[in-house]
Amino acid sequence: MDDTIGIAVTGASGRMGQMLIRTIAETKGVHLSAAIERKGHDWVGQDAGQAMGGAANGVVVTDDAAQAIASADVVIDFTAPEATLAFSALCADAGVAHVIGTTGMTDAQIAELQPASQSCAIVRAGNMSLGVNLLVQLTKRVAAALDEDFDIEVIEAHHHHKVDAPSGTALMLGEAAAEGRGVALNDVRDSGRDGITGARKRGDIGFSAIRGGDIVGEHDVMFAGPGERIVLRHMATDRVLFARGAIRAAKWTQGKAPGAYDMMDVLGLND
Ligand SMILES: NC(=O)c1ccc[n+]([C@@H]2O[C@H](COP(=O)([O-])OP(=O)(O)OC[C@H]3O[C@@H](n4cnc5c(N)ncnc54)[C@H](O)[C@@H]3O)[C@@H](O)[C@H]2O)c1
Ligand SMILES: O=C(O)C1=N[C@H](C(=O)O)CCC1
Repeated sequence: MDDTIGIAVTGASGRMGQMLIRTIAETKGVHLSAAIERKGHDWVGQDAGQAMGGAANGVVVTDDAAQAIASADVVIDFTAPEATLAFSALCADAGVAHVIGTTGMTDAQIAELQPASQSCAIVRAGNMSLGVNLLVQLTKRVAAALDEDFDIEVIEAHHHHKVDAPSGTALMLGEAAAEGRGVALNDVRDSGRDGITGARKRGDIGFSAIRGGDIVGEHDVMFAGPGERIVLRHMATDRVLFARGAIRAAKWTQGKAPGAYDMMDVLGLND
């Protein structure tokens, strides 16, 4: 009987799912209680360790998410928006904490998570790394210190498989910049420029997305002013940092009251 924290990983075969399974095995105080994949996936029924090309780890990949979640202490979920909403309902029913790394959720989908946060602790963040969460705070401070003579641009780069843009991290940085300026991001957001766009509007926050190769995740926040530019940068070189952050969040949820939390809460970075 393992009395460490039991973590169920959704999207077990995904880039983050596999990284989480490996990192959980190396982390004290936690164990993999379930590896979940969608119905029809060829990993279902196989040992998760062997499906990943390594040694057996004794956890058979399941498509019975309800049962796997009900017997876990916490769920770590890096999948896709519709899947995350379905897992959220199951976590709420079971009263099991839900750590969400999935990005690309619309405002309406994020609002749909709210009822579940009455029944379980939810930690959701577009980026689980300490470095990015520090960068979010720096961005807010710099934006608050500069006026609209400085144009703010968020530039991000990711691998060619990524399906959403701007990245969840870019949106966190854009939100922080808008908050620093005292405006709503939705009022000043400028993404996807193409063609005769007209001159840049003063006060807008621009987003540009590069997709290519195996780039893990890179983010610049540029403050371009008259005669000078400030650039704040984060470069992720290994997905393990997202997995470590998510496992730290999973541990943090134990004993927490139901509610909606983020990595600032987990890392104790709220000002
Ligand atoms: N917050 C962070 O720190 C962070 C870091 C890395 C990735 N991400 C996000 O995590 C998500 C996954 O990234 P990835 O690179 O691992 O993607 P991936 O495509 O490699 O894996 C996605 C997994 O989700 C599963 N899945 C997809 N749709 C599903 C559905 N409808 N039902 C059940 N399972 C479903 C797939 O089978 C797969 O196993 C993305 O949204 C990505 O942006 C967040
Ligand atoms: O690989 C991805 O996909 C990543 N997604 C997150 C985002 O959208 O910001 C974090 C970085 C990696």
